[in-house]
Amino acid sequence: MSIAYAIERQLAISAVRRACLLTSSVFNKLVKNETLVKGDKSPVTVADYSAQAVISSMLHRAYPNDPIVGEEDASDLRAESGASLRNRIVELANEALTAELGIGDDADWGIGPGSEQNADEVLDAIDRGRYEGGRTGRMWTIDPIDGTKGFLRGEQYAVCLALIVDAQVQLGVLGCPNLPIDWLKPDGEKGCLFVAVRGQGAQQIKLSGAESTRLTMPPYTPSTFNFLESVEAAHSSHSTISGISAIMGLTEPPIRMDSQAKYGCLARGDGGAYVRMPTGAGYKEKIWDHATGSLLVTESGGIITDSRGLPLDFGLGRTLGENYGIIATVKDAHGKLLSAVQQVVAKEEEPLKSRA
Ligand SMILES: Nc1ncnc2c1ncn2[C@@H]1O[C@H](COP(=O)(O)OS(=O)(=O)O)[C@@H](OP(=O)(O)O)[C@H]1O
Ligand SMILES: [Mg+2]
Ligand SMILES: [Mg+2]
Ligand SMILES: [Mg+2]
Repeated sequence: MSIAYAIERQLAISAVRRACLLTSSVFNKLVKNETLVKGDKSPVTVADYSAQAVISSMLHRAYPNDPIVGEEDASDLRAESGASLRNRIVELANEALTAELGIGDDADWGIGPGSEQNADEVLDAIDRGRYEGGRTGRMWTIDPIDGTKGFLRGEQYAVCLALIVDAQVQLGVLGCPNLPIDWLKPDGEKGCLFVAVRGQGAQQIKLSGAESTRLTMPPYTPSTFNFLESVEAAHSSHSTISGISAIMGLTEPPIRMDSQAKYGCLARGDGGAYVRMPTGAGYKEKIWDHATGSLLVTESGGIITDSRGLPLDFGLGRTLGENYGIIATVKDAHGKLLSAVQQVVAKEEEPLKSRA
């Protein structure tokens, strides 16, 4: 009997690994004019674009009919003003696609020496990420660099890829080049891949090779329980998390970290919970920011819901729609955490209600 999604899993690991090598090497060479500011004021670098091109090209060669929901699109690069960025992105994507890695599971996906693409092919690969998403069928979602601000600071970021089938995440791979393999050895080897397949568990694999460990969240222990939270206070409310911590009687300070690396750290027990609470009305979470992480949570013994206790809905398009906030933790802590979150939210809403 064949194992479900075995080929997709191998392909996803291979694509994320190549994209990670690209992003790590770009970081060391990144120059100021290689970053753009998008319409929503967020940064995007040559590494984001070229990593999306690499992953999208590899997916397309293996599964030409699978649609892709990717964070980036190539419109700014097609303009005449984008020429120098475009050339750099084509060069970087080709370097990553043609590199010989020599790692066991990097099978032949039609890439390697001689598989260069021209500029149009690279831009088209980026633009294949424009799919609108939806409730039925297979689709991949790519966040080529999650935590671009963390990447630019030389801190945590993640290359994220997930396969969604009929609105359920079936496979997820997260590459975290700057994350220590062992949280307790911050100066030790860095570079982790986190991999989950629905019903098959979650693993951490070294970015440098094949060595893998199975991930299981530790049980809820109030004396050591801590939160993983965003670095950017504009992305997730820090004060809400300190309120939740007080209600639960916790004493450990939160760990602040950019990107879905938080989900990897949750799955392996470096932190007890990942809570993300909106800071302003109107922002809708994107599916590529949570698809891989949500499967890592459930496959390592956790539960993930929004702040009302509802499951995350990956079938509504490019965003999570009306899902409000993210609450992810080990099974035996989820009920307590959700109740604390709801108490804090009710308290935060009191002054607004009395003013109305
Ligand atoms: N206003 C607002 N609210 C919530 N989330 C937002 C907001 N603006 C952006 N984003 C998304 O945050 C993604 C980075 O999330 P992080 O958890 O890494 O945040 S943080 O940078 O650690 O603070 C970031 O992902 P990347 O763009 O891939 O870096 C965005 O998709
Ligand atoms: Mg971005
Ligand atoms: Mg992101
Ligand atoms: Mg991104």
